[in-house]
Amino acid sequence: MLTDEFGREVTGVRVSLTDRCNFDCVYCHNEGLGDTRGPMDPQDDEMDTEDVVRFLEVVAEFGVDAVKFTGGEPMLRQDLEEIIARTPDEMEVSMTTNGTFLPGRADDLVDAGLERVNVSQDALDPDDFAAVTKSGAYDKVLEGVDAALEAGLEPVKLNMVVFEHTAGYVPEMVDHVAENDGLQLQLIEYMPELTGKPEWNIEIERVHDWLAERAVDIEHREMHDRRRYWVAGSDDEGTERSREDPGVGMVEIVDPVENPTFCANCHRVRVTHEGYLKGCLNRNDDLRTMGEMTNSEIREAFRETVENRVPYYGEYMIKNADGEWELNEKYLDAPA
Ligand SMILES: Nc1nc2c(ncn2[C@@H]2O[C@H](COP(=O)(O)OP(=O)(O)OP(=O)(O)O)[C@@H](O)[C@H]2O)c(=O)[nH]1
Ligand SMILES: C[S@@+](CC[C@H](N)C(=O)[O-])C[C@H]1O[C@@H](n2cnc3c(N)ncnc32)[C@H](O)[C@@H]1O
Ligand code: SF4
Ligand code: SF4
Repeated sequence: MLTDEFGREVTGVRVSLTDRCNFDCVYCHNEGLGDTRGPMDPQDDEMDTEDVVRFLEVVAEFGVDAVKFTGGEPMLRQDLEEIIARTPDEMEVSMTTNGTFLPGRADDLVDAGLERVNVSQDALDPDDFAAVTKSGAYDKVLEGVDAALEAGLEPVKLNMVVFEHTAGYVPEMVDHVAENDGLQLQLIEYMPELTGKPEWNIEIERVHDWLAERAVDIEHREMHDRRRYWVAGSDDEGTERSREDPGVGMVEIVDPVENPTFCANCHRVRVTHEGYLKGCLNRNDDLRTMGEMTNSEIREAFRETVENRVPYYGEYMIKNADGEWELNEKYLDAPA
């Protein structure tokens, strides 16, 4: 296992398979790469099947035991089933998707070895959904969630970005996962770093407080020190419940913004669709090429990426005397 200078072991990789997408979500950070708009056909700049598989085989040598496929929309890749089937057996395989292509493909993905799926769903009303995603595919997303459940991918995590447009929908989404077996909710704090629009931020602590008040159980996850709440639906509020009871749903909060604890517990290296390693989601100045992607080039680049990884909040960005975050000057001229 490789460990960075800050004692963070790298146990997982997040592989962006494409930056193409059939949605145009107003908040999209595209895993740190900017715009997803553009042609939907396969692009030459994407890592091919062999590159992705070779990369996974090499990092498995370093003890990496989990891969998350993401994008853009990873299901636009027609070789996704093959990539998953050829992923080293010792790796847990998960995917984050907008869900629209799961109907008709979920079974094949599971047969290939997919173990978990997160489906992005920001609202429970087609018009609200369309306003955020710029897509009318709401019904397809619901069908996608059902297809994933039927294919045995339970629990399916629904990803919801909490920001100005969606904050009001949180209570109904919490009820939705409490009332429907097999679903969990992941509330993701809106990250303004890569999208601009800081005015869309909401105070995520208020969501924590609201959930803590209603929760029948609370847990801290090792990964990123994330908090998980088990919450009863509003119809059952006030009745004695435990986390295993029907009518109780799990809600996890992902709150990376200005959160040094989150970064101190970050164990994942990212790979862009073009095959660049990336030590931190929030940075684009630390991209590292893997050259022609031979085994030795991948090995070397992966080692260097881990050696140079830096927690974003609390180290790369530090607070100045006025309490504002600013770039730590020791990284001003640092090599990537
Ligand atoms: N800044 C930052 N944001 C993250 C990180 N991990 C997840 N996020 C945010 O959470 C979003 C959803 O994460 P997912 O791709 O669904 O996966 P996950 O929740 O991290 O992982 P699992 O719980 O293993 O499914 C990401 O696209 C980011 O917006 C991280 O390491 N750093
Ligand atoms: C970039 S998308 C890629 C995978 C897939 N297209 C999807 O939407 O699930 C991965 C996740 O990032 C989340 N996300 C995108 N932009 C974000 C932002 N600015 N802040 C927080 N989360 C964001 C999305 O909601 C989604 O759950
Ligand atoms: S579906 Fe995912 S990749 Fe596509 S625009 Fe929305 S968040 Fe971005
Ligand atoms: S260092 Fe922090 S901001 Fe960067 S990827 Fe890890 S958790 Fe996210």
